[in-house]
Amino acid sequence: MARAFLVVIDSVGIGGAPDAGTFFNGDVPDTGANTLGHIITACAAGQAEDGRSGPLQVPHMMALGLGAAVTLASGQVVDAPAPTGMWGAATEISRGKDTPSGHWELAGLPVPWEWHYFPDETPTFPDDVVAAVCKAAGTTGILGNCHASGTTVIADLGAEHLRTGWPICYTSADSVFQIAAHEEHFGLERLLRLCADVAPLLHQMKVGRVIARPFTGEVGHFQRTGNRKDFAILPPAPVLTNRVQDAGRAVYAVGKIGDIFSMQGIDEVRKGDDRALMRHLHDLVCDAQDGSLTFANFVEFDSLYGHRRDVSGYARHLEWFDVELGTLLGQLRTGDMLVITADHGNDPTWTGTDHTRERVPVLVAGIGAGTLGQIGFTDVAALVLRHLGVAG
Ligand SMILES: O=P(O)(O)O[C@H]1O[C@H](CO)[C@@H](O)[C@H]1O
Ligand SMILES: [Mn+2]
Ligand SMILES: [Mn+2]
Repeated sequence: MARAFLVVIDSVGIGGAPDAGTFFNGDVPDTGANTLGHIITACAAGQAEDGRSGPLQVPHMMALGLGAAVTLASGQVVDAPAPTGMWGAATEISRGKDTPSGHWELAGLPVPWEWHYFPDETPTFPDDVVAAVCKAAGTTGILGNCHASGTTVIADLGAEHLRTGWPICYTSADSVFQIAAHEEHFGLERLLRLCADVAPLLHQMKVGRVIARPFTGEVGHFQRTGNRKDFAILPPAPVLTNRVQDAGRAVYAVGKIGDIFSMQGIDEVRKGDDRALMRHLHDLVCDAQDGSLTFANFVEFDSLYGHRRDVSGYARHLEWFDVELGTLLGQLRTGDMLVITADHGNDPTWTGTDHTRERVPVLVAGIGAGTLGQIGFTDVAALVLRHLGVAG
């Protein structure tokens, strides 16, 4: 029985989004941003030599049609062999260039609302949100109340947090409300309960996620722990995972897919860093049930290299992924389909530190060679459902 593996390489855009001019990094529109195209150019020019060298080597993705997809999406000519997979370039219609928007739309559900973003001013949160946090936390105030990087904000405010017991609340360019607190002094369970308590109010405002950001350690040496927990708004309609599960099939989530879909339609979650996730994916290619869907997200392209505008690091991660992909492709069974796609761009050569609005590649192994052409994100869900023989 057919199985499907849907793999999102987070932020690996290929340029050319028709509405890129309406998305910004600071004051600069995203017009012309091209995550993969610009990495290819930088590598060929010898400008991505940290821990790697020379032209970008991703032969397995190129064989599936990645070069052709870049050209189709953005016009950038890429030297690549004739594709042996199905390939295309997908355009997003949701009005956010964020992870939930991209994944929901890939799963068949364009986001039907505008997310709420907090203004980049201090204080950034409205009084009713602050009051709700204080009430739920049992404190007389909050710290932060600003846009911040999570590691910086705990270094700056962690000592005051220990002294006052007040939670540190901050946001970013994403539609998020994040609460950092010390695992021992404030209490991990208390932080998780606080996030769960205030999440309904934030979700009502169309803030996509409330995120618990626990940390530990002494003043000057604070460290975030692995106990981060996302309280995400529920998808407002059934998505790919629901449809597959409702058809009696197993649905495996690898990485942050469980958080992104608030566990809707998901049977089993496997987590870890990208290397651990790749081991999970290898295991699932070997063991996933007949008729199942495995939905994976590899986040480190985005979190470690895109936001940090680290071109060499991004290229290294692409090259690592491509080597692993070669092994995965060799392990696929007859009847398996493996799709590689992305959720938005995060061009490491671009200004700022935020995502970039781009088209994304859709590369498919296991169903022959040819072009899908210019498609929409929701066509990815349709492709998977069709392969599994599940009604959309
Ligand atoms: O700086 P930290 O806390 O890692 O926050 C990052 O993590 C958030 C959620 O992934 C993003 O919105 C970004 O702000
Ligand atoms: Mn993402
Ligand atoms: Mn990101």
